[in-house]
Amino acid sequence: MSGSDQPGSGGEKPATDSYYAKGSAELATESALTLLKIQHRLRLTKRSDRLVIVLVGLPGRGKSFVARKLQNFLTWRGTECKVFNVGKYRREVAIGSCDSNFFDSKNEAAIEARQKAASLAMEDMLRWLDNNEGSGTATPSSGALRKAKDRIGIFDATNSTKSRRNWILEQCTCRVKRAGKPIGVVFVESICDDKDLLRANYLTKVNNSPDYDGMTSEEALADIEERCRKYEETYETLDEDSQSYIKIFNLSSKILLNHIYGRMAKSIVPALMAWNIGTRPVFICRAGMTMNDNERSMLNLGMSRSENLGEHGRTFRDKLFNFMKDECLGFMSRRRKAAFSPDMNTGTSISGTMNRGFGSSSDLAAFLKDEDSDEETSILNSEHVEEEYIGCDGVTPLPFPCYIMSSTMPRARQTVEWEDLPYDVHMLSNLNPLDKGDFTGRELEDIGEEHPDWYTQLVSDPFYTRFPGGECYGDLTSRLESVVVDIEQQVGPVLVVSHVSVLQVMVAYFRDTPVENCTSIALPMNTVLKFTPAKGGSWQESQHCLMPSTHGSQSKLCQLSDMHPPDHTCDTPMMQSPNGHGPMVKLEMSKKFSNSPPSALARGLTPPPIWGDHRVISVSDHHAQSENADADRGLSRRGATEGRNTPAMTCRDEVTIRDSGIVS
Ligand SMILES: Nc1ncnc2c1ncn2[C@@H]1O[C@H](COP(=O)(O)OP(=O)(O)OP(=O)(O)O)[C@@H](O)[C@H]1O
Ligand SMILES: O=P(O)(O)OC[C@H]1O[C@](O)(CO)[C@@H](O)[C@@H]1O
Repeated sequence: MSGSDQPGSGGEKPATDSYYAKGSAELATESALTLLKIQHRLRLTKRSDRLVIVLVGLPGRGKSFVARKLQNFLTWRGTECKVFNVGKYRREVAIGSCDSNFFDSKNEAAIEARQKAASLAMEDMLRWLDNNEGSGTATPSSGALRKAKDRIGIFDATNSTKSRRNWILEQCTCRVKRAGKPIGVVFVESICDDKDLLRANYLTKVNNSPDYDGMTSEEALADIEERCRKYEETYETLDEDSQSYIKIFNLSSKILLNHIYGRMAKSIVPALMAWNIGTRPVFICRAGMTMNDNERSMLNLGMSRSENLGEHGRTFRDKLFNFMKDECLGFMSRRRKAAFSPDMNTGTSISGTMNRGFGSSSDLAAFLKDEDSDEETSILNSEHVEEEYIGCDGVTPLPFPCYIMSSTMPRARQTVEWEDLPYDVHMLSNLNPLDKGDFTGRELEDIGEEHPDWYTQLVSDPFYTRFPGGECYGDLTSRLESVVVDIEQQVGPVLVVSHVSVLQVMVAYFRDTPVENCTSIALPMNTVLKFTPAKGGSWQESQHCLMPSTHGSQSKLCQLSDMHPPDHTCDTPMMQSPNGHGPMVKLEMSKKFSNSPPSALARGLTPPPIWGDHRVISVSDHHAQSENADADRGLSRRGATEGRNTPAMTCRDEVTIRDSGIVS
């Protein structure tokens, strides 16, 4: 190309016909103006591994809900995150009652107490942010993959005036006091003006907050409404152009971002947009068993990733269909009844909420698949309502509504291939099994013999040890982030079919347990885990065993963090959980491994590994016993309350693992 042919060289004018397809081909230039803009953005994205998220909003606007969801999400993603709730400090410093008078802007003594509470919370938060103790550090043994973690403090109070927010900025970013300890500050304001929603929120608060202990519901409601009026007198919304803020209006119907460029700040936006306060079940299960699972286990063969479902797997697929149908139709029916019957506390129903920011009655009727919403009584009275959900071909009726996600592995996809029903299955490689790189298809015990050093590292740090040329568990959180956000966003039932390693990481999210410990989470085959949202933002869990395992030992339900299951349910060696709870379960080693020359195992690296999709290792009686014992201790069995007090699970049995109530 000659000089004069170069775009922008002043020669012949470049062809303009492709301008709208490709844009200008002229090389980008920087003027003083663009430099200024870039520099400004640079200032806003200053590298800092410390961030403070400051909640802003009147009482009952979901600030603590958002704080908890953020903490769960950010901790799961590998950040250290802690909520500092000023209300908790206020209850400690306030002398006497904290009724609505305490929040009067003319009450000097109370103002002082409120500021003291905020200062104490701020001091604790800064101390925690500055302290590196407990934060992960680079260790040679973990192949330097484990790096120091980012820390995020969440400052949960109304923070309802500009002067309060300027004080927070001063405390966190003062050049003198905070020299060498940079912190980014992002404000997140929740705005809600829907009267019915607010009344429901206040009721939740009244029933759960210690502020209203000893008051009747009527007294408490009147008090919280009066508290809000007092706050409203001085409330100032976020509008300072120089600050970084996110404003959420009426449950994310609108989101406004200002100066959200920082690496951590911008990463919370999709999650903030996804969270909703509705309910819907999320089901997760492992792909059904493949053709050769039994034969392979006998012949000691590895597994190919592209195997199809075997007979046992197809039976599971059919049982899964029936289970999902019952669950999803039951859920839709309960939802419809709840929507049409007036709420006992707020007096609202679909008819009451129409045309007030929630869309029209026809929108809601369509959402609930009931075009004749006038016939509320017939719907309320009928046990079974014939539904019509249309498949992705646009014509075929589906028996139940469900948002289905599967990995791209044939066995996962086939687990939800139900008699040619055109369910729109979202196949995502994000849900594919942990990539074991050079070790794909090989048994851990063989690898342990051939690569004892790598194996030793895996045993000591199963979460961060990367398979050569492949992934480690830590990598899975990155590729699962968008999946988790997608699930959070759904307003109807969700089913995820994937594989043990991926589901272990996902379950850690729903359980809000340390993701680094997820490698010891048990995921029995042929079992569906169901997660349902609790009002406070956490998830309630139950497990549903749809059929027995073929491997002699029945899949038992067990407490994830503590147990190593008898079935092939984990992807890495089992180890004592770092927080110390739960016994290290001993497994009998396979013959081949126990005859091997001194290796990782002989050097004390017990117990021997179980590898998710690979050969089954037999389990000692000791293990089976301790598993039962712990299952009895750790689980609240619905069966037991119904008089079935047997520790062994039957198929299609149900166990509630955790009932997380409202935290406020
Ligand atoms: N974005 C939102 N907008 C409105 N309400 C929400 C939102 N998110 C959650 N909620 C609901 O708000 C209710 C009250 O939540 P929460 O206790 O978190 O409020 P709060 O703002 O922290 O109140 P307070 O300031 O009195 O402590 C909950 O029942 C929750 O379901
Ligand atoms: O000090 P501020 O900003 O008013 O916020 C603290 C208050 O926020 C609340 O969470 C809102 O009611 C109170 O429990 C707490 O005392």
